[in-house]
Amino acid sequence: MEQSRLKEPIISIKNLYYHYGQANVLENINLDVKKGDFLGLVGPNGSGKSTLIKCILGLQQAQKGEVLLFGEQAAKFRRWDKIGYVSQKASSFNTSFPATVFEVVSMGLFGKVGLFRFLKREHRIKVKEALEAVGMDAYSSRNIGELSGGQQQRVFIARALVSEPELLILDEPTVGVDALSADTFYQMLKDLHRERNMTLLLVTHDVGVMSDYVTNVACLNKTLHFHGKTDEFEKVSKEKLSSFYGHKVHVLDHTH
Ligand SMILES: Nc1ncnc2c1ncn2[C@@H]1O[C@H](COP(=O)(O)OP(=O)(O)OP(=O)(O)O)[C@@H](O)[C@H]1O
Repeated sequence: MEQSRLKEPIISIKNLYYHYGQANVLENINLDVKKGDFLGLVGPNGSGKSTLIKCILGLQQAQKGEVLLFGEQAAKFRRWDKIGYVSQKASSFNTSFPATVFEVVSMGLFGKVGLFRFLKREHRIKVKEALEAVGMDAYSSRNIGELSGGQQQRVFIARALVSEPELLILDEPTVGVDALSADTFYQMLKDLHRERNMTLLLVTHDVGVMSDYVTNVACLNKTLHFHGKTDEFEKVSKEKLSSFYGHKVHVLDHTH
């Protein structure tokens, strides 16, 4: 019994369909994310990535099919401490809010300890460790509004990390971040994945760059056009990729 639970996927999506009114957005999605996977979910604008994430997080109910989180139906799932979620920065947080980096990360512990001024020593240590993990420890007492977009995004990841989730979901975390910073950012995710054996689901437009970092790739455009290991993805021809995207795609090689 325990053995079979260990092998259970962290996310299991079966035969999922979603439509807004008459518009079919997701069709026949079948996808498993296993413990320790670092999955890159890619697709053009409007391909259904955010809708799929909302279905995974139980924020939207698919009309057909099912999503299991840690073996439980997403709609009934309550162990949110097991999941960290970082949405696109702009929509997730008002950065003019007068809070320090330390306080923002402490908010990730709210569910456990109430207001951050009552944090115990052990919780302060957790906040410090989360900030170290994203390379932002030195900015602890700075106001969140004073940081660059990329730095703020790191802080939001620390906020998601502080409760030590087993699964971290990131929805386009590098939007508005320059290419060089995005690269360092992906490297940081790769390190987190390796050092903490964390399961990661990264939604991104960066089809070329992300394949240097992830272990698995899922290409979505209403339905899944590809789902497999990164090395299999790299063998997919550029023509096939371009037809899926509806325009030419430049897949960068490792020398870039
Ligand atoms: N609340 C809504 N009501 C009606 N249609 C919607 C709604 N939200 C999204 N859509 C439509 O569903 C489709 C998929 O949207 P979704 O946001 O899931 O795509 P996406 O892949 O995340 O896009 P992007 O990369 O641009 O963020 C789009 O055609 C969009 O216009």
